[in-house]
Amino acid sequence: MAPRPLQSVQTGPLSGTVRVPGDKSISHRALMFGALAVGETTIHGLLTGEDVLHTAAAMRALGADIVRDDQGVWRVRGVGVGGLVESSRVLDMGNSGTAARLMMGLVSTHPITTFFTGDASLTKRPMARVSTPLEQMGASFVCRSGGRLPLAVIGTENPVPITYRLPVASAQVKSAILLAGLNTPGVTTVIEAEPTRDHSELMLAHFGATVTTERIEGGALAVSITGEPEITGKTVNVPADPSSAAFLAVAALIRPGSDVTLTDVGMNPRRTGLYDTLVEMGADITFLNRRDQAGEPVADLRVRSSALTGVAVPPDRAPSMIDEYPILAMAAACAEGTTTMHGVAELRVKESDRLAMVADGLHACGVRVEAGQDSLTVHGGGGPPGGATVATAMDHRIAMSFLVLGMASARPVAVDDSGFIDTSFPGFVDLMNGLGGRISAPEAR
Ligand SMILES: O=C(O)C1=C[C@@H](OP(=O)(O)O)[C@@H](O)[C@H](O)C1
Ligand SMILES: C=C(OP(=O)(O)O)C(=O)O
Repeated sequence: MAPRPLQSVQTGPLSGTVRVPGDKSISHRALMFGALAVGETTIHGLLTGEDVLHTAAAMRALGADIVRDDQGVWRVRGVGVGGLVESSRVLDMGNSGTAARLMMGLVSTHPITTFFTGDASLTKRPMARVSTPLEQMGASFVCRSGGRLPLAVIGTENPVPITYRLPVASAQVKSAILLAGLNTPGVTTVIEAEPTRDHSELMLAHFGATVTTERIEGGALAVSITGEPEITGKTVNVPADPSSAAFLAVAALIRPGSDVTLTDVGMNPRRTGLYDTLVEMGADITFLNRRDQAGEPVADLRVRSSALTGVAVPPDRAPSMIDEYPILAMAAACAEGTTTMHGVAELRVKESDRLAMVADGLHACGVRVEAGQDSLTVHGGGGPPGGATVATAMDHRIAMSFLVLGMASARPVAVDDSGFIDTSFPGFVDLMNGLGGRISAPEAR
């Protein structure tokens, strides 16, 4: 597809009340678990971003019946745990690491062979972190060099449960193993030194599986699933995605006079590290109407423009805000003083090398920045000069982050391609412009 450049120019105050689209992590899982349940699952507020649509297509190819009704409600008729059928097609997971890795887990303990591929970004990302534990459970893999896509998963008929200690903090790897454990007799356990997002655990329990989390020696968590349960179709209400809300929240903070309310935002504590960090920086965010929605906490966030000050973000916060470092870096560029982020090496293996892309883009916009192997330092003060076209490398979060920076920069900030925003946040530009943003095609000005 042809690249879609966009540019963002400095705006006045932002104001209004909006609901950003549904949570991406929860949407993937609702489709996958619905596809494995007996009976009908009804999903309200599913994210219709391209990443999630790839999961829907793949689950259909493996036997589930998935439709979207006229009201936008998704209905899934599942095959039952163990009931996936072999696909005659290669499953294309597009740009989505979550879709690829969780599905690799699912099919690995079914006696079927499944071929996976993805786009030019996904085929660069490491998959051995998933295939290594799944091999221990009995599956085999034929991968491209470096354990990358395209790859084939030869599922096992006789899976064995494992206890596996995660070498990297990753909810995708944890979930892939738990999903493999779903069709494995006995108890499969994942040990994580740092707590990562627990949407799989919460939703599997909601569907009727037995999932336990126990604190063990050294403070690590042991997450266990008892295999071969019968899970039954349920209703899932998907909260608004805190990772998408982050772009609007930071935009409101950095534009003087802004007052924006974001409704229904998921507030699972394993996802809210960015909001904790912004509050430490001096952000005026009020968490209103805190409530529970189908096992997930949600709140409405009122965000008012604030003078921000740089902070040191501790490394143990990284799993709870792993996708939010690019937008935090933009907030840091608009803050007074220096913000340091440590323990962020995982950013190098996302849709792009996010440490490099953020550092290069900020540098091009006249902001002082240093990227280390595992760290990022942004020097704020004086407001970002802007005036650059930033490369986005097929990465939705890099594109959205720099469009937000442009809203507060002295000169416009352009991005070379905004097309990948649709993977996670369809409607981003219209929502932002509806609040008072000025994002448009460069030639339109
Ligand atoms: O489990 C998930 O839904 C996700 C986990 C994270 O990836 P890692 O597990 O690779 O950290 C995150 O970056 C991704 O956007 C979604
Ligand atoms: C890293 C991300 O997603 P995924 O790993 O699913 O591609 C993201 O959305 O920022």
